Amino acid sequence: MKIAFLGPHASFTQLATAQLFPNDELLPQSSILDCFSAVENGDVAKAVVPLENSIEGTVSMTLDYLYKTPSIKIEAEAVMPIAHHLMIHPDNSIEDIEKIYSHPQALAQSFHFLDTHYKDIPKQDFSSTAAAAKYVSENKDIKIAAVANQYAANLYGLKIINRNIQDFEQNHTRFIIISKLQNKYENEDLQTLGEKSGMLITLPEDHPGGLHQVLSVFAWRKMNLSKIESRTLKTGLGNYFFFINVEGSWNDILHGNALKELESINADVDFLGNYKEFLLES
Ligand SMILES: O=C(O)C(=O)C[C@]1(C(=O)O)C=C[C@@H](O)C=C1
Repeated sequence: MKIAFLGPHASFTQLATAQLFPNDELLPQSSILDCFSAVENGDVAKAVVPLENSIEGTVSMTLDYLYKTPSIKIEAEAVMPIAHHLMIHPDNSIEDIEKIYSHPQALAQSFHFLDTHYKDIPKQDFSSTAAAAKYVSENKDIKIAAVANQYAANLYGLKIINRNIQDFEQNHTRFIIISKLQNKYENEDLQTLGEKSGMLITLPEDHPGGLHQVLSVFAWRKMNLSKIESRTLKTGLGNYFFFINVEGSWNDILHGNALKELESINADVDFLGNYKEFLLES
């Protein structure tokens, strides 16, 4: 089976994908959009993309494409510990650094470290941590550093000058497996953390208590929400959709008529799946 992931090789997403799909063909993509397109066009069966980080929050691009591509659903979530290192070309030295490159999530997760130790050095966004590391390895004449992981340092032959630069010891990223198959991914070799249902909810118009009505559908049924995120619909200020995770299975929701009640308040519900959350190694 072909599985797309946000690449290139040695991105955090690849480390997650390799644990989820040890026996499949992994195809690196250069953006989250390309991962969604590969699934949408049927070029691959599934893709793995980041959804959320414990320091920096939601990866908004992933939420936006989940919203824009209703045929794509979630098969599983997987949580992985994240450690960032600052690395340079082995022929350069620490004093030479003129720019630091990385994925915006990685730069944000290490913001205080970089601001304290490399305050005047400009930081520049890259499509992934591994793409930044690869670029550093291919351009020894420009004095640049990358924030990336240990595997990227090994693969691209870079020298680590600062280790574990993330601003909080607890740093985890949650990845999702996306596909059009409406499957539930299973893996007995990985530790399961729980089961949840995911949905995108849009309210018909902005009115007082609209979100309260949605939340009360779950509250009075004693269904626990593990995540709620609002994201702009891009149709004007103040217009949002909501990504909601409810603990438990979709059957609980159907059985308790929660869906019917959501429909009765004219909420538009796009069900993303009923799936398990797995724990990965770093
Ligand atoms: O840049 C990478 O290596 C990625 O896989 C992307 C990504 C993200 O978007 O959150 C994944 C994990 C880390 O949080 C940092 C970056």
